[in-house]
Order: sequence, then C-alpha cells, then structure tokens
Amino acid sequence: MLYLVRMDVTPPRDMPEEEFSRIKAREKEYALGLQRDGRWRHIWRVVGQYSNYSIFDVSGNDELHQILQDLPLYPYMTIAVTPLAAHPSALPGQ
Ligand SMILES: O=C(O)C[C@H]1C=CC(=O)O1
Repeated sequence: MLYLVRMDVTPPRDMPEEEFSRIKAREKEYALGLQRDGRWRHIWRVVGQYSNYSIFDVSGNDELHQILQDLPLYPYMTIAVTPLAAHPSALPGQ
C-alpha cells in the first residue's frame, strides 16, 4: 500500500545542538535504509520549512505505524498520513 506522509519537525528548544545532531545522523541512517529496501520511495523537502513529504510503500497501516514510531526524530515530529489508492485516469504503471 502507498501512503503520502507529511512530517513536520519541531526541534527541542532545550536540547544541546550536538545531541540533536546525533539524533539527526541516526535519522538519516534509518531513512537511507528504508529507501534502499524500497519502503521509503520518495522524500521531498517542503520549501522554507523543516518538513518533508514522503511516499511509503509498505504492507499496511501497522507496518507504517511501526516505521514512523521508530524514527529517531519521532518525539519531535507532527505526522499526517494519507493512504493512496489507484486513480482510474493514471497511465498503467504510474
Ligand atoms: O529532515 C526531515 O524532514 C526529518 C527526517 C526525515 C528523514 C530524515 O532524514 O529526517
């Protein structure tokens, strides 16, 4: 199943920059792993915001929920999930 996910990150005000940098480095490794195995299909920065739009291709709600909950930045995120279905006007394979 495909999901459009928006993640808005609010960095903690009281966390030392070095500690937050370490969390971001773990987040990047985690995100790269999921991109390499095909489950995190796209990630795009929202211009001017500490936010992204991503497309996930996973088995369903439970897998996506686990993936999102395991994001190192999860405690500092607001997440919106939109499940996607095939559009009848889409070219085959799109
Ligand atoms: O920067 C972000 O948008 C938040 C998060 C999502 C992937 C990643 O590496 O960081």
